[in-house]
Amino acid sequence: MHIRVIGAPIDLGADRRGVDIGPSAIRYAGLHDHLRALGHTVSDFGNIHVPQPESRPIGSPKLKYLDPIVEVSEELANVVTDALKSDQFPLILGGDHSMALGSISGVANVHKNLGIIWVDAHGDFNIEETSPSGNIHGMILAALVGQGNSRLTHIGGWSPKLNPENIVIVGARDLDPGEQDLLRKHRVHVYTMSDVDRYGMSNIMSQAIEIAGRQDQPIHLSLDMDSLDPREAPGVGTPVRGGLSYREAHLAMEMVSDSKHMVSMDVVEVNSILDRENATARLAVELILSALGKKIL
Ligand SMILES: NC(=[NH2+])NCCC[C@H](N)C(=O)O
Ligand SMILES: [Mn+2]
Ligand SMILES: [Mn+2]
Repeated sequence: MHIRVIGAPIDLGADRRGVDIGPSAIRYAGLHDHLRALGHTVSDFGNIHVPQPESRPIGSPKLKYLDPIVEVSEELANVVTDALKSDQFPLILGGDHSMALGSISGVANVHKNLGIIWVDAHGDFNIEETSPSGNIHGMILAALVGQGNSRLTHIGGWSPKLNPENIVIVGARDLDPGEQDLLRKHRVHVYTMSDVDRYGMSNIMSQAIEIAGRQDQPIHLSLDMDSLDPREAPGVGTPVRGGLSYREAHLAMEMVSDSKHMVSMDVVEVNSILDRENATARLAVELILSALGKKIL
C-alpha cells in the first residue's frame, strides 16, 4: 500500500496547547521507517498550515476559533481527497480531534457511504448548545452528521457527510448529558467501556466492523489516543480513567486491519507537553502499525 502521511498540527479545537506538536512527535517516534519495514511505501505531504491561536481572535466562547477551524478543515479535506484520488492511503496525524472534520470530509468526497469507527473516551457529539466547553474538538462527529453550526456542517459546501447509523464509537466513558441525548436521538452505535468490560474487545470489534463495514462499505478509523487508559497514554489533553488497555487497543487495530475495509485513518490528541518521554507518540506509532497490517507472527 502507498501511505500518504499528512500532518494537521491543530490545537484550535481544544483548550490545552501541546497537541500542535503531535504530528512531529509521531514522526520522531519512527513512523516512516516502521511503515516501510512493514512493506508499505510512504510519502509525506508535510503539515497543512494551521494558524497560531495567538494570531487569531477566539470568537464566540461557545464555538472557539470557529473561523480558523473552518479554514483548516477546508484545506485538509482537499489534501485528503487528492491523496485518495491518487490511490494513496491517507494517514492524518493530529492535532486535536477537530482535524477529523477536514479529514473525514475529504474521505466523504470520494466514498459516499462511509463507515466510521471512532475510538475515543468521548463522543465528540456535542453541539454549541450542549457543549460544556465551547471546544470544537468535542463537536466533530455531530457536525459530520449535519448537526450544529452550519459552517461546521458544510465544509466543502455540502452536508451531511455521514449517516449516523454508520458510525460506531468504541471506548466511551465521558459523555456530556446533552450529548448523550443527541447520540440516542441519532441512533449512533456507542460501545462504552462497560460494554468492553462485559463482552470483551474481540466481540465489540466484530460488531463494530460489521456495522461500519456493512454492504462492503469502506471504513475510516479515527483513533483518539485518550481512548487508552491514561497509564498507557499520559500525553493527552483530556484524560479519563478506566480506558482501553494496551492489548485491547492493539486488538482493536488488528481486527480493523484484518477486515480489509479501512481506507483512511487519523490519529489524534497526542499532547507532547503533557507526555512522558514521547511514550504516547510511540504508542501511537505501534497502534498505527497494528492497524496497517503488523502481525505478532
Ligand atoms: N476530542 C476530545 N478529546 N474531545 C473531548 C471533549 C470533551 C467534552 N465532551 C467537550 O465537549 O468539551
Ligand atoms: Mn475525540
Ligand atoms: Mn477524546
